[in-house]
Amino acid sequence: MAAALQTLGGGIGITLHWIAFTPTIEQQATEEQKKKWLKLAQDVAIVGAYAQTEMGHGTFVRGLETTATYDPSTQEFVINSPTLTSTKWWPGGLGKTANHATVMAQLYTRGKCYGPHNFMVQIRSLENHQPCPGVTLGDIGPKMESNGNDNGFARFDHVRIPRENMLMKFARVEADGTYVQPPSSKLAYSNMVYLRGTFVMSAAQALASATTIAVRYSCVRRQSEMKPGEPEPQILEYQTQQYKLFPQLAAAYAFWFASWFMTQQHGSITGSMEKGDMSGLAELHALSAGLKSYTTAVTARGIDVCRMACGGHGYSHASGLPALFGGAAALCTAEGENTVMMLQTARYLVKCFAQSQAGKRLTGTVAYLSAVQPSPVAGNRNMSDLGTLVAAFQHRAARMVRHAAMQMQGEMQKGKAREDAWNSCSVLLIKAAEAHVHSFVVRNFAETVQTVEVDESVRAVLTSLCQLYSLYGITEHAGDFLKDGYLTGRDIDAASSHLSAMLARVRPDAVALVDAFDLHDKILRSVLGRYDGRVYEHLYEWAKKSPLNKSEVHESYYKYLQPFLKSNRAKL
Ligand SMILES: CC/C=C\C/C=C\C/C=C\C/C=C\C=C\C(=O)SCCNC(=O)CCNC(=O)[C@H](O)C(C)(C)COP(=O)(O)OP(=O)(O)OC[C@H]1O[C@@H](n2cnc3c(N)ncnc32)[C@H](O)[C@@H]1OP(=O)(O)O
Ligand SMILES: Cc1cc2nc3c(=O)[nH]c(=O)nc-3n(C[C@H](O)[C@H](O)[C@H](O)COP(=O)(O)OP(=O)(O)OC[C@H]3O[C@@H](n4cnc5c(N)ncnc54)[C@H](O)[C@@H]3O)c2cc1C
Repeated sequence: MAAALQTLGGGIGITLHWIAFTPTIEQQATEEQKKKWLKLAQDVAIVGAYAQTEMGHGTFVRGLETTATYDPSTQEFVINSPTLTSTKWWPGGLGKTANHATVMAQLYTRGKCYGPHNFMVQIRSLENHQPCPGVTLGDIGPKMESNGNDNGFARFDHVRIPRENMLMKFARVEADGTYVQPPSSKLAYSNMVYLRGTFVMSAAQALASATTIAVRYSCVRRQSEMKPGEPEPQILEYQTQQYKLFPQLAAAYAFWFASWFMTQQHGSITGSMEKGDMSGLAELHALSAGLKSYTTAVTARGIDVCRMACGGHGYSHASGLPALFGGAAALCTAEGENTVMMLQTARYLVKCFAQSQAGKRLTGTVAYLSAVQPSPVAGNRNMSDLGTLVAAFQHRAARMVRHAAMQMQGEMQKGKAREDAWNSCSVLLIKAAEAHVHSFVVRNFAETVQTVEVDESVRAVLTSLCQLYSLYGITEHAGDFLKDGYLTGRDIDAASSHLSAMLARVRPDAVALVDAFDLHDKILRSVLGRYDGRVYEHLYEWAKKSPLNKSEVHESYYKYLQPFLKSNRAKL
């Protein structure tokens, strides 16, 4: 059923029912409330949207304007959209599909505001799908991509819901209007942490799709002359084509492994939180925010590199690459705009750095911040050794975190307020956080290829891919590694040479590495990436199905071109 709805396309958006609405019930409803709604959601007996973002606020959740005011006389919450900008705007499925929504609203009881909380609101009749009384719904109009999804708007005109419709696993409002605090005010945000974690896998899968399409096509496409008189070579034989595609292929594997770690961490930390141990929440938030931001940004850029590497046919929707790019671009904005998310990671790093300065031993993904030597140890390094490469990335990140934090401390010592010092150092902070996440991805990639249960021939290929990913990162960000002399110019030259060698080493396995993603043609939806490689025949068939080809002479000729040509000829 869900698959059928999924393929319905135009106007039916059930993705958010699965990835946001249902998980919100799982994570924020009491056991009693789960009995009422969870099975209905899992069986798609109701269809839901996750309605948090408003026309005026998406990033700043504490600034949301929708209100949920408790009325003890009727034991109901009154949901209201007080302003135009409080209109819920963007939620997937909200426009035409969903008949329920979890609505994030400012909770008021006994005249006091307790901040954003989630409420279950029925928005359409289960009989005729008409909007419920007091609810105004609609689609927000065409977007860059994903136009099969009805991202919608919703307004609430004093809509009354039972007290029990507040999702009360963490915070509660008693019948008399007493507010009961949650263990942490940020638990209301827990589903966003979960969803950001899933975006890491979405990014990996998107980059895997794009590299599958581009690598396969680069084996079919022959172009130009590498040597006079010789047959046109596969374009994948050009080193520049390998330099475009193989770092993206390596990143797809790196992000795939990072998403494994993210999933494991989310499960372990939320398991501890179920037992009341909140100690891991800050690290989980910082890691999910940073990984979401980093992987989606690299993926969007990487998909466009793959698109360009396919020449003109890459620009055609037949390639599947423009749609992939549009989807990946959405991942950079949705579920926490990338800059804002990376700043959240930076906030955590600055805090950890201060703790390390005060003598605390750091653990988890920031442990390296206390272990890395501040003074660079220059020297001839073995730039093909994974341990050396991981250490270089950790040194770079530690140096940049220290630099940004010290810069901020300096600004405050000059008398700047903390918030002003933060803002004036935020570009440094973003770069430091990106370096931190990059070092995590490299370390996790290296640890995975060294421990994953595969036969040694596969481990050798994965190790080459990890070296390629790391060497590409060092050469692309050489200045960061040279700045304090930790790496020398000779090290960077060695890294470039090893990178060229890795491109040649990965070439024979490139098709096998993309086939290993096991992405069916029905998922790839790409003429260029077809498993059977019959690109040209299917490109022609695809073009013939273009709506413009329904008639030999298009109606626009008679309407516009013919009179225009006639009048021009008459003037000759
Ligand atoms: C190829 C792809 C194919 C297809 C894809 C195509 C289309 C689909 C694409 C996307 C659609 C799918 C889903 C989209 C869903 C959505 O977008 S849902 C809405 C998402 N919205 C957000 O994410 C909002 C982002 N904003 C926030 O999270 C917060 O406002 C904030 C920016 C974090 C700021 O919060 P706040 O002001 O309250 O906090 P701070 O003052 O900054 O920090 C205070 C302390 O709180 C800690 N904190 C913050 N958030 C969390 C959290 N979630 N968990 C735990 N702790 C948190 C923060 O670290 C501070 O701690 P301290 O330093 O110790 O004080
Ligand atoms: C395809 C798609 C699907 C979506 N689905 C849903 C959904 O199902 N449910 C839902 O509730 N929402 C959904 N959203 C909305 C999405 O969550 C928001 O658009 C997103 O959180 C960004 O918020 P914003 O639009 O307010 O951006 P803004 O924050 O207005 O971003 C504009 C600029 O301001 C900058 N900025 C903002 N705050 C800061 C800061 N503190 N420091 C530095 N710079 C800052 C940003 O970096 C950015 O450059 C969806 C959006 C898209 C594109």
